[in-house]
Amino acid sequence: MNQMKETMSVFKEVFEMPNEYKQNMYANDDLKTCRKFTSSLRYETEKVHLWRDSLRHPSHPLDQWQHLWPENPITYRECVGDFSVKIKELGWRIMDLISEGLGLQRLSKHKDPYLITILMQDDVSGLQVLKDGKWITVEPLPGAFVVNIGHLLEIISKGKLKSAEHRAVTNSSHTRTSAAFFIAPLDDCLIEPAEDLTDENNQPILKSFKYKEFLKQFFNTLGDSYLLLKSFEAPKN
Ligand SMILES: O=C(O)CCC(=O)C(=O)O
Ligand SMILES: [Fe+2]
Repeated sequence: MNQMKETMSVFKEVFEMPNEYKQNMYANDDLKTCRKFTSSLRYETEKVHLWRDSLRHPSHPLDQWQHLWPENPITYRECVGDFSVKIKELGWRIMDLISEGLGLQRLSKHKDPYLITILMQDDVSGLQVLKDGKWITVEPLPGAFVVNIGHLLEIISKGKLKSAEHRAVTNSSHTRTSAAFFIAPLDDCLIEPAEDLTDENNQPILKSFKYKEFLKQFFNTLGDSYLLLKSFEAPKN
């Protein structure tokens, strides 16, 4: 609240500076990044003039622009700089909420379409697995990999090995980096449920398919496991 008031008064002050100073510092020149103008950016050609003065400048990254901002009032650069960092964070928080509201995540629910995945995460959490209808965060452990059973291994093992549905979510304050290493068959490799295993896990009966067909369907069905398996069901006799 205080910071809002403080910044607002700095903005007011900048327009109260003597005219000569304003004219010199921020001539309304297309090449200047920091511009002070009356009405719109096209005063000469506009049909109607707007009753306003504006000051416009880029803000981020600060070290690229801040030195081009107004020198006066003396507190302008620091005050507006601090404030613009907060506003940027607020902007991203709002974006996160909008994205959540629209049902968008950073990486939506899926099973990896491979054999296994070896995942390396930094220390920012974001990976979640679906267990009994609930999303559970897989907290990063220093020096540890997450090993995910892929969809192919679930198919081959007739469901003895379960491929966890997972997703990765964002947060508003820390950048997260992960590196996923996928262990996958060759494109033309033939995949089928292992004959030696029993059908005890209620898996759909699948025909053999080439790995590359599976991968293509995975992307066509946008990771929807049900639709994906549907296209590889064995014809019913
Ligand atoms: O970023 C992560 O932790 C998950 C990445 C992932 O699931 C994937 O690339 O398949
Ligand atoms: Fe994944």
